[in-house]
Amino acid sequence: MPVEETDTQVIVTLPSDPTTKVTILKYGGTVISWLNKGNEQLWVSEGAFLDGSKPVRGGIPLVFPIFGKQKDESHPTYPLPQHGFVRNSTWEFLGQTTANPPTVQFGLGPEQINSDLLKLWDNGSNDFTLILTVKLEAEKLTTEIEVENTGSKKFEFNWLFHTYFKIPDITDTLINNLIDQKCYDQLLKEHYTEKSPIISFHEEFDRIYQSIPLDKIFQIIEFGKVLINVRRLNLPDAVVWNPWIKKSEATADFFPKTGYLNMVCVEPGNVSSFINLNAGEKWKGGQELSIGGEIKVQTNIY
Ligand SMILES: O=P(O)(O)OC[C@H]1O[C@H](O)[C@H](O)[C@@H](O)[C@@H]1O
Repeated sequence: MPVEETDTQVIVTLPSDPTTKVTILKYGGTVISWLNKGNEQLWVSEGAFLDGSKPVRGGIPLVFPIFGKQKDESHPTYPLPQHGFVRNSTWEFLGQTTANPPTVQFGLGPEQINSDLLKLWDNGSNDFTLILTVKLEAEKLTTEIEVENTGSKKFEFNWLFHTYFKIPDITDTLINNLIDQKCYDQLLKEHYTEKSPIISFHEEFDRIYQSIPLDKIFQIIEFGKVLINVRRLNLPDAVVWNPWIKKSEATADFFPKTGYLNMVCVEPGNVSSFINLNAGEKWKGGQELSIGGEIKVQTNIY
């Protein structure tokens, strides 16, 4: 069966290879597993709650309509919890749209969101439909989101795919093609231009790279081997995050505490500015994750 639905999740299997599959939890519309030829590509904490009591710590949580916590008290997203309300709402499975490559869709609207949470965004006055599309191919997973403003007034929002990749060892991991990109360092609380030709990790890392040309593909590399390529579709920003030792210890659902060694988040999004959506308008964004291939150096310097 290429698409299998249970009460809580949907499992999509590649018809040509039963060891390639993706599992999506209806709660949060969260992709919680991507097996490529039997190898897991996403990191999920062993302490993650998968019962709908808390956003999933790992996989691909969805962030809308605010990334992080809004600091501007006058903005309609100010009262919302960190990362908004769709990662902790239960999405509706809409079915399969194409058989090959297998593609499934999930939908979310105000009626599926806890009313106390919804009220925190402009008194619940925004009407919207979100459609999440998940497409599985050999060596490739694509997740796309469409946001439609079905109400009668405009609203502003952020979107982000908070993708947790599973890696053998963060201390051997590099990410390329971010040189010369503007970033906001969430730890230093400073804006600067990234000057590392390749990013490496030796402490907590939390940077929002901003307005990066869409033709830049980030590669997660280990010992000269490309593990994953991250391509963005209409998403100008990317957050790169690793909590390292202290933050992992302080995060209750992060387990094992040494798990930071085996994960890195590379999160395509539109978070350094808001997307403005007028009544009746639609917006789309996505990420395309693919495995392996050659190292591509996309810099202006070398
Ligand atoms: O703990 P969460 O709300 O899931 O957030 C986890 C992380 O998300 C993003 O990567 C942010 O840049 C981090 O600052 C934050 O710690």
